[in-house]
Order: sequence, then structure tokens, then C-alpha cells
Amino acid sequence: MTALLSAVGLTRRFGGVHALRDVDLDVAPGETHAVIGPNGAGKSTLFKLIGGQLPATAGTIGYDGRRIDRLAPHRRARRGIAIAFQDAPVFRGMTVAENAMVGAHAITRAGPVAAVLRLPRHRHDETVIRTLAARALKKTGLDGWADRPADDLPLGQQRALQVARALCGRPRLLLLDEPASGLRGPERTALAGLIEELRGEGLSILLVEHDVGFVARLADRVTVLDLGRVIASGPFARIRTDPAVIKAYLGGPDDH
Ligand SMILES: Nc1ncnc2c1ncn2[C@@H]1O[C@H](COP(=O)(O)OP(=O)(O)OP(=O)(O)O)[C@@H](O)[C@H]1O
Repeated sequence: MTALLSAVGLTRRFGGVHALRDVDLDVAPGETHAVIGPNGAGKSTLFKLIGGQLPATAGTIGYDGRRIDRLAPHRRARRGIAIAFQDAPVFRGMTVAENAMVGAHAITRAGPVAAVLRLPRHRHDETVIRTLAARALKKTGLDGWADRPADDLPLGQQRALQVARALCGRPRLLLLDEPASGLRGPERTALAGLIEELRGEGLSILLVEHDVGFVARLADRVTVLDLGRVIASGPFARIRTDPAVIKAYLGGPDDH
């Protein structure tokens, strides 16, 4: 099957540091693909390259049959790539629904000037945005919180709100950056259930996650990075016994 996302030879240097070296990775339509690796492996850098927050030093990124690696982040968002960053801010002083709506502005046609001037096409957009937000909050179990200040949300619901915000952009590919980080058992289980539901609806998901149980439950395929390189890729059951993966996580005598 043709991949929805296809990164080839992705490389990113920061001065003398190779954060990513010649990384190939693809996400098939409807697949949940996890990226794991020890601290400093290059996972966040990979996400930023795909989202467009950072340019690559070398390599290409194809999405839906076209190259996107020179597009600005908002143009990638319009094509259906949404990112839920673990540390993305919940805007304080705004309601939960208003926070979710922020994710829809990226894909509306009128843009911010029309919004300020309150042009008719902006008013049309506003109706669309409200509908998208209401749907996303229902899907993420936050509909009961819609009019409450976002500051009131417990951590589990804040993560759900990051996902709701991303869903407002009507993505075909959802990038999730350590969604389970800091969550307790029941919150983690609820979030895993939500991600499973989204996968069941055919959404393609690329997930960076440290929580091995989370990855084992959700990922169809796992790519393991170490020191910026892909050291293994395949189903979780296979990579967990891969000697290179075990060595990367536990360290070997020649690492010191
Ligand atoms: N803006 C930057 N400037 C300089 N070096 C950077 C920058 N961003 C990342 N790096 C370096 O690139 C390498 C990969 O970092 P990255 O944050 O992508 O790893 P990671 O796998 O996400 O790590 P973690 O699991 O700790 O979040 C590290 O050596 C890091 O120090």
C-alpha cells in the first residue's frame, strides 16, 4: 500500500551534533506507528521536521503523494497533518471550547484578517469552527467541560484537549508527542482508549512515547532511534527482543 507519509534520508545537524542521520520512516494509511528511543535519540527533532517547525539539513518528506518538506507548518496543517505537542500550552483565561477552536483556525479559508474585520466569510468560518470544536470535544470526552476555564482541567483532560485541538484541524495524520507522559494509570488507560478509537476510524497516527506499555498496546509498528539513527523497525513483539534495541536502552561496555 502507498504510504501516507514517507520520510527518506532525513538528516538534521545542530552545529556538530547530528540529531538525525539518514532516517527513513513511513506511515501507512490507518496505521499507528510509534517512534521510541533513549533520551537524545532524535525523536522530538523528527517530529519538528515533519511538522515543519524545523527545516531538515538533508532528506525529503512526502505526504499524500507530494513533497511537503519546504512547506510552512500552517500549509502542512491545511493538508491534514496535526500535532499534539505534550507541552503545548493550554491557553489560560480561555474556555475549553475556545482552546479547542484554536486548532481549527489553521484550516479555515478566511484567515486572521477576515476574523479581525468580521467579514461574512469569517462569520461562516466561525460556524464551521464551532461545529468542529463541539465534535472534537464530544469525541475526546470533554463536552461536559466546554464552557469551563481551561485552567481547571486535570492533566489527563489537558492531554485530551491537546488531541481535541489537533482534531479540529480535521487531520489525516495525527502526530502525538509523548501523550502519556506524567499521566497516572486510569488517565493513561483512558487516553489509550481514545487513541484506539481514532485509529478505529481510520486516522493515521505517528506517536512518540516513552511508556512501553502504551506503545505495546497501540502501535502497529515501531521505529527505534538511537543517536539519530534508525536501529530497528517492525512490530513491537519483534523489536523488543532485538539485540541492538536492548543494547541502546541498557548501554553496552563500548558506550563508555
Ligand atoms: N535546538 C537544538 N540545538 C542544539 N542541539 C539540539 C537542539 N535540539 C536538539 N538538539 C540535540 O539533538 C539531539 C536529539 O535531540 P531530541 O530532543 O530530538 O531527542 P529526543 O529523542 O526527543 O530526546 P528526549 O527523549 O530526551 O526528549 C540531542 O543530542 C540534542 O541535544
